[in-house]
Amino acid sequence: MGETQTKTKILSIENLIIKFKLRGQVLTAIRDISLDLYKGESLAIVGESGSGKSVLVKSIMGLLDKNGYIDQGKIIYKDDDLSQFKTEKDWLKIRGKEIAMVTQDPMTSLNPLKTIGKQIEEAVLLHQGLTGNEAYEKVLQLLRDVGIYDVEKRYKQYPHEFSGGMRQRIVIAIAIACNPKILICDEPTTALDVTIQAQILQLLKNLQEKYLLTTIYITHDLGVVAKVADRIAVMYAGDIIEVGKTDEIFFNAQHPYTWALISSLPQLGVKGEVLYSIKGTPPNLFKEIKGDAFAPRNPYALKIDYVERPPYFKLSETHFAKTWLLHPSAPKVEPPETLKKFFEEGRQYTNG
Ligand SMILES: Nc1ncnc2c1ncn2[C@@H]1O[C@H](COP(=O)(O)OP(=O)(O)OP(=O)(O)O)[C@@H](O)[C@H]1O
Repeated sequence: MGETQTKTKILSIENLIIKFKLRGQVLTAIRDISLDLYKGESLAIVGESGSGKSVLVKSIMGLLDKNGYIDQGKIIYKDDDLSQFKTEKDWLKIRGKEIAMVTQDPMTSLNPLKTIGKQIEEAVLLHQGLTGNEAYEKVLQLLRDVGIYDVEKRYKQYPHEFSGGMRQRIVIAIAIACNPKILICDEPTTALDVTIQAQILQLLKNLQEKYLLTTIYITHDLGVVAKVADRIAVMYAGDIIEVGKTDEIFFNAQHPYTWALISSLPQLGVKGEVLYSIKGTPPNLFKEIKGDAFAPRNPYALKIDYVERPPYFKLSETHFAKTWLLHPSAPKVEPPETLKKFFEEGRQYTNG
């Protein structure tokens, strides 16, 4: 669990609201999110299915579905506000070159009819203006960088000749081919078995250093990000309800929803038993949400939770949580006992 290396902002999301039109109705998928990304860091965005992780990162790359739109807010990258981009031509300046993405299923991003060498080369040619032999050499270098051996032979092979883990390495090679500044990894290891998962995460970590990348991981699995993230943003119903350094989230979480996420980690449960689970379902995003979106599922909900949306309460320079439980006049609420023990042990470990 590393430290955030530098504090230079590379991307700033300001009060972003994203909506979708669907059969005459409007769904609000991102509900006023602000988030800064710092150069060189690795940020994980965690939350259950439907919380808005994919929509958020798609908006950064201009890949929102046709029925989706930015209703309000800004996405500042360098001198541009990406939320104002209207055409594909605008996005081609950014997509791939500045911000690249690795998705969960490499088979959908690879063309089954082309050799992997050609596919990586296309990315190199598109963005780097290298000539024939230089481009070929660059592809071989990229293959080596992502841990593929026997590169001249592998260059000529087709996607189906590779295992799932190897295909994911190729997709990563394509993503870094244009030297992007930001790499978004959308559930990069979900489709892989545990050993391969660990290898791919380690590879991404190594590449981050070698290529000076800033990375965003999106995942529903808090366990995966513990090993790779400097910071974690927890999403619930289109909002970031808690954000902090990895240690702050793991060992000093303040939002009951984050408690539930941590409780479901396999290393915490007693043989599959969930320590603290939350009943109910997330809110209907077609309806206007009053107060705290988590209130109906929160066993510690206060009256105000049903009336007013909580602001961020500051816990440290890097740790913020949106829950009224942190208001000075709220009753003191402790996390469930086993979780408290886990926090205490974790804090000792991180301090020592
Ligand atoms: N094209 C669309 N039209 C209507 N609603 C959409 C569209 N795309 C996403 N949504 C809605 O936006 C919300 C956020 O979806 P999103 O895919 O970002 O969730 P997620 O956290 O990435 O979930 P998952 O882990 O399942 O991918 C969901 O309620 C989803 O149904």
